[in-house]
Amino acid sequence: MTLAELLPSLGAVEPLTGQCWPRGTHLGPDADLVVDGTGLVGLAARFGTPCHVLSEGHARAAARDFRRALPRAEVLFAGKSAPIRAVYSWMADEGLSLDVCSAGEVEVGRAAGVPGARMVLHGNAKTDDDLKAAVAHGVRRVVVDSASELPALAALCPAGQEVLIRVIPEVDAHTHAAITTGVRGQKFGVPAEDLPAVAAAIARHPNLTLVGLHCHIGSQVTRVAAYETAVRRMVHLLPGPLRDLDLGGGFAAPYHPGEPTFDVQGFATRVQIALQQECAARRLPQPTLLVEPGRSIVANAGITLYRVVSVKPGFAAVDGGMSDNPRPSLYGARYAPRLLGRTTRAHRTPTTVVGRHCESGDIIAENAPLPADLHPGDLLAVPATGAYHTALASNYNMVCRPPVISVHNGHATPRIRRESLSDLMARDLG
Ligand SMILES: Cc1ncc(COP(=O)(O)O)c(C=O)c1O
Ligand SMILES: N[C@@H](CCCC[NH3+])C(=O)O
Repeated sequence: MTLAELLPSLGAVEPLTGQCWPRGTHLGPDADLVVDGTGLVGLAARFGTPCHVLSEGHARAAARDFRRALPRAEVLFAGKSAPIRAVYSWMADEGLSLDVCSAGEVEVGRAAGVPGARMVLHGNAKTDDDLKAAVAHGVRRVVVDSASELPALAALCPAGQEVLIRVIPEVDAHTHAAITTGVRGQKFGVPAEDLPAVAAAIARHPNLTLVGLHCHIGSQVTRVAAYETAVRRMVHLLPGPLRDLDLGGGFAAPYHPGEPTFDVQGFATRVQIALQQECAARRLPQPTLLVEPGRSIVANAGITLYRVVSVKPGFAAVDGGMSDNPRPSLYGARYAPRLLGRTTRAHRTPTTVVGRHCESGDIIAENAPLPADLHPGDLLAVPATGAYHTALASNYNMVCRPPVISVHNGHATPRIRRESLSDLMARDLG
């Protein structure tokens, strides 16, 4: 029996293992966890559950890791991963630009004080409203996903609008099919053979200027080698000297103890060497590298707090679920919850933590080793919920979405308030 397995039977607190929790998280008194200086048990009492907690310190440090590893590159925060004004402004503070893909994300960026000159607009179906919002805010670069969007873009954009072309690099990132984007047969980007025609079509619009190429191979990508292949292919596809080469994001985050964090430094080294070699071989000047990390910056900054509402053999049901975290039902993702706020001598038993929604796929964690005496009122903390949780949340079953509370150096600040029944009814016109 390992020490970790033995401790619960002694009534001791389980040690924290793995890299899923925000940096610096440590055990507090009475089986609490202290995140960025703040105890989670007190936060749950103060703000209620379910509740998303975000460590500002972790998010900022992870952003700095990218800046340090790639000092000559432009690092853009993938705004879709955490469309929260405070998060966008932390990222801007840390010197990151912003990748947006809707009028809504432009608006959050504008409210956070991010200038259009630091934004890139993406999307495979940009509406006129998206383009107008981007133009109104002076978004400097737009990534073209197909030639068919050029007339609308040229009609709405000002003279000198910079564009990049999103190309399919034909690199399989070996991630979930729903978030694989670098291969043929998915909806994003232009096949390599169509690139010359799209570049020629851009050249026919006098107010559009082609400044670079873009690719994005997928999300929750663990293999650095996939990016190295992508950069080599992309340099091969450059139609001539271009200013920008945007490799997208997708860098993996750990969701379970034992999963590694993405090797940002290793990525930077290998990709920069590949870029230099391929450009030298083609006698091209090296473009500026752009990267668009989202998940790898914010996923492990986040924790969701839930109360257990009911238990039955093998199951514990909590006061949230797929409305605040649809990732298990979308991608088969599974999380690693931890009991907070009390010690117990009960043995650990495989417990499936489920949500409150009317679907049997509403599962947060399958067979998680949790104390056998789990009961209503217990507090569970689920790590690695900082990316694509608030972004993907819904009001399924007319459930109010949870608040987002940031913590930093012992201070807790509400960033998104809890939704109310009147918020829910406000759009129902009877
Ligand atoms: C174009 C683009 N850039 C960046 C990202 C960010 O991905 P991630 O949050 O996995 O880093 C995405 C999402 O996959 C994307 O579609
Ligand atoms: N929503 C996905 C990531 C999508 C990446 C955006 N292109 C997830 O939660 O894993």
